[in-house]
Amino acid sequence: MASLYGFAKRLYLVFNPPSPKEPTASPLRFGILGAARIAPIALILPVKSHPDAVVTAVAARDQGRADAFAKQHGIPKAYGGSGAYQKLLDDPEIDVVYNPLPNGLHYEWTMKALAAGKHVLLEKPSANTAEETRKMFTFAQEKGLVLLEAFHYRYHPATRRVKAIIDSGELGTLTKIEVNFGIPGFFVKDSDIRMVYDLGGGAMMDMGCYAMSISRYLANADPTKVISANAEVLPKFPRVDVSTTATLAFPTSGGTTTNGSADGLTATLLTHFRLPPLLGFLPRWPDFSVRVSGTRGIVDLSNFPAPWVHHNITVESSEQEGGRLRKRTEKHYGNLGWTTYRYQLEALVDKLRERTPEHWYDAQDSITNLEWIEAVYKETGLGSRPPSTAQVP
Ligand SMILES: NC(=O)C1=CN([C@@H]2O[C@H](COP(=O)(O)OP(=O)(O)OC[C@H]3O[C@@H](n4cnc5c(N)ncnc54)[C@H](OP(=O)(O)O)[C@@H]3O)[C@@H](O)[C@H]2O)C=CC1
Ligand SMILES: O=C1OC[C@@H](O)[C@H](O)[C@H]1O
Repeated sequence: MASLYGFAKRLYLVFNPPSPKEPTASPLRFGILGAARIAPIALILPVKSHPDAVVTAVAARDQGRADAFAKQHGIPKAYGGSGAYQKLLDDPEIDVVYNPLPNGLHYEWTMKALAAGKHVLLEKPSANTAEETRKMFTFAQEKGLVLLEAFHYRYHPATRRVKAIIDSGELGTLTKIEVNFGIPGFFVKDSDIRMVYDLGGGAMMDMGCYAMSISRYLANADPTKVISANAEVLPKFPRVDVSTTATLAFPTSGGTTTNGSADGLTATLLTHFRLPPLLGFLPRWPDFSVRVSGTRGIVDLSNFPAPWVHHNITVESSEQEGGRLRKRTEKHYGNLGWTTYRYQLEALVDKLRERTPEHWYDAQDSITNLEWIEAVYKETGLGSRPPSTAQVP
C-alpha cells in the first residue's frame, strides 16, 4: 500500500512539477528543434522545476504544428516552416539547443547549432556514425561550447547505486553482463523514424545505444571484440533491424583482455522493437533489464532507462549464509518526482554554469559508444547507418 502511494506521488510530481522557489533572474534559455514526442518528458517537464532554465522556443517544419506544440506546453516562441530550425538557431535569445531530431539528422543540426554559438543537448544515439560524433565534439571544443549526448539513465541514483555496488568489489570479478531492451510491437509503427534507414533507424541504434552504453559503464571498460551479432529484418525494411542480439568481449576487472574466451567478461545485448506476443496472443510487457554477474554475486536492475517509474535493485551473493543464499533488494528513487531527465538537466545546467556536476561523461564516451554500435552492425552484415550528406560548417 505504501509503495503504491509512493508510486502515485512520484508520478504525480513528474507530471506536475513544483515551480522553483527561487528562480534566477537570467535563466538558461532552451530552444527545441522539432515538435518531437520525447521533448515534453525529456526537457519541458524537467525545466519546470529547475530554477535556472526555461524553454523559450520550439521550431517545427510546419507552422501549425509549431504553434500547437508551443501553446500546449506554454512555450513563448514558435518557429514554423522550411527555415524554422535555422531561425531558432539564429535567435539570440536561445542559449542551449535541444536536438531530438531523427538520428540521421543529429549531426547536421548539431553542427549548425554549434556554428550558431549554441550549447547542445543531443538525443541518443549521437549520430549515424562515430566519425560524425567525433567531428561534433571536436567542433564543440573548438567553439568552447558544451555538447552532451542525452544518456539520461546514467544520472539517476538507481544506476549510480548499481555502479557503486559493482565498484565496491562485492560481486567479485565480473564475468557476465546481460542487457535486455525490448518493447512490444505497437510502439514502433512502420511509419516511425526508427524504421527508416537513412534517418538512422534500427533497434541497435535506438535501443542498442543504451545497452552498449550501460554495459561499457558497468564494465568500467570498452569492448575488445564483437563475438557475435545477429539482426532480424522484415522484408519491407531490409536494412533496418527490428531486433539485434550481440555478444561482446570485455577486459575482465583484473584488466586482462579476454578476446572472447569463455572465462572472461562478456556482455550480451538483446534489443527488440517488436517483442512477439506471449503464447502468440498475450501482449508483452517492455523488458528493460540489466544483470551483472561476478565470481561472488549478481546484481539486477529492472527498468534501467526509467527507474523513476519503478525499479528493483536485487543483489544476490553466491556465498551461503545459514544454508541460504544472501539476497537483498534496494530502491533508490532520489529526489521526489525527479526523473532521469531531471537529473540530466541538473548536471547540464551545472556544467553550463561552471559548477561540477555530480556525474558527467566525456566526448570519448559518446564516440566509443558509436564505434561499437557500428562494429555490431558490421558483424550483422547490415553495415553502418549512412553518414549525413548535408553541407555543414
Ligand atoms: N532520451 C529518451 O528517452 C528518448 C530519446 N529519443 C530520441 O529522440 C529522437 C526523436 O525521437 P521521437 O521523439 O520518438 O521522434 P518523433 O518522430 O516524435 O520526433 C522527431 C522530430 O523530428 C522532426 N523531423 C525532422 N525531419 C524529419 C524527417 N525527415 N522525418 C521525421 N521527422 C523529422 C519532426 O519535427 P517537426 O515537428 O519539425 O516536423 C519530429 O518532431 C531520436 O533520436 C530518439 O532516439 C526518443 C525517445 C526516448
Ligand atoms: O527510452 C527509449 O525507449 C523507447 C525507445 O524507442 C526510445 O527511442 C528510447 O530512447
